Amino acid sequence: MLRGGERAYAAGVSIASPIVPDRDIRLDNRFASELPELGVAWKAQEPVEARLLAVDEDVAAEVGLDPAWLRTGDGVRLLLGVDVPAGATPVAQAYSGHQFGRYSPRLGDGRALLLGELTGADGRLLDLHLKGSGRTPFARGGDGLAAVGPMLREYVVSRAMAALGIPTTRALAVVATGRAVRRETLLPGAVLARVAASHLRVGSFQYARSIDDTELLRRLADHAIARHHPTAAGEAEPYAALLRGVVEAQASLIAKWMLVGFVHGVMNTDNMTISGETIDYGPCAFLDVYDPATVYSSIDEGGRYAFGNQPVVAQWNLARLAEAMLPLLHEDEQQAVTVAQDLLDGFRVAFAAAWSAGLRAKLGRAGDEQADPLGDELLTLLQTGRVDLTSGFRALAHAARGDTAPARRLFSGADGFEAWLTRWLALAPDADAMDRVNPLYIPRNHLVEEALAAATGGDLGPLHELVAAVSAPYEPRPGRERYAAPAPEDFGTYRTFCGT
Ligand SMILES: Nc1ncnc2c1ncn2[C@@H]1O[C@H](COP(=O)(O)OP(=O)(O)OP(=O)(O)O)[C@@H](O)[C@H]1O
Ligand SMILES: [Mg+2]
Repeated sequence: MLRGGERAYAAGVSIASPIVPDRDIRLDNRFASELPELGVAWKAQEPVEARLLAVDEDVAAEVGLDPAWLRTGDGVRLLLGVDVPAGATPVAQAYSGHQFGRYSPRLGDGRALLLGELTGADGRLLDLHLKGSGRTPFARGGDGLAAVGPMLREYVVSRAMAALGIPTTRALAVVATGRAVRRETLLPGAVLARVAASHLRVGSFQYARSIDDTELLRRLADHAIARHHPTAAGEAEPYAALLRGVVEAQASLIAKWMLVGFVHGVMNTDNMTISGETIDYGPCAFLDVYDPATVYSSIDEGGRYAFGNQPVVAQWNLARLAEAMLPLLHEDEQQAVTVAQDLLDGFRVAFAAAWSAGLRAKLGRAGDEQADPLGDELLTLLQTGRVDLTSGFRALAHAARGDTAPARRLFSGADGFEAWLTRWLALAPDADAMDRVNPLYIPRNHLVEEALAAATGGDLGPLHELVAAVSAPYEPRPGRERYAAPAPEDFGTYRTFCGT
């Protein structure tokens, strides 16, 4: 049962509206009770004047929350974390992290809270977590807040990722707080409510290791096994099996990112999950022109997190996880290192398999090894011809149906495309299958910026239009042509900022 009065903060809900009676919402505290060393009990900050900006009704349904109730005053107070069900124990989670290669022993939720765990439709526990809910003991110099624009960026991009079939933490809702947030200028503040398989990060293991408590490390690993890799529990070496599970989940995830041109932008070890879900949509963006050297984040000066580096960085991060887990892998450190090295080598193999399978499917030749050289050559053509990745694959499906004009136009700057096209068409690619895996609508950078700028100014129309387009990414819809088009020339070089 939720505490709190019948305050009606939600947009469109007046005080006089009938409020759906309190629900029996159950928030478990599995993390807080099993791993008390990794959480500090904390409370979310009261809003100045709350206004619900967006709710993902699919996510709400997945965790058994009634979207209509979430829009009521009591629902919004749950989404802000200011009223939680009796028995819930919100905590700020502790974690460490390598940020741009430099180790910070104590990061943690500086502006976030784990409210507790909900139960998903399939019986799995899912975290309900907030971002922007005020300073915590981990805030260091930060203000504990988040601005409307970046929280809505997470909302729209994570939603697009889910629609693309890419494992991701999910945005349940964004609530404006009525509080001004100082970044370069004053911006409206917001809280993001997020649902995820968990918020265990590589950095969580680094933290447990850094305080040199092997018993805690083991409890953390057991918690991770129970929630994410339950089959590991039955294996002879459960912790090695856990590490293998994480390596495989991340290899599959990064391949999926690469296949749609997603650039995460801040792949620090605190932004990599144990579940294999994408987390932290800070400076992320999507490629338009295909170029592995692409970097969008303004603070990534060395290009560490460039598009093409993502698999290497993922493996580097997993090596940090393996280091943290060494005491669990073998009592003899040298032997533990050998076990870890073996498992880490599995990344390359798993990534290559996931990537080739995905690229074959994108080429309309699922399962066909013969398509592999054509896939490699196509990447070169995309790059030399400066072709928009997303439009490129959709144009190829047209070509597979007999209309080669759009592909010829797009690849006009790529020497060798004609010969490539002839060879590929000779394999009789399946155009319909291509259209089921190659999205037409992605959250293109210029559209995201346009929607966030409008929302920051109070107009949510463009955001909802964009969400509608990217939520059904494969099916062409009349009237949505601009959502399928690359950025206009005058949009210029795109830069994203970490000042979230
Ligand atoms: N405004 C802020 N106030 C306090 N701490 C902050 C603030 N912004 C970021 N931090 C902290 O800095 C670290 C790195 O932030 P980062 O942007 O990677 O994560 P985040 O966006 O806050 O959250 P998440 O990774 O959960 O999506 C985290 O420990 C985060 O809590
Ligand atoms: Mg983060």
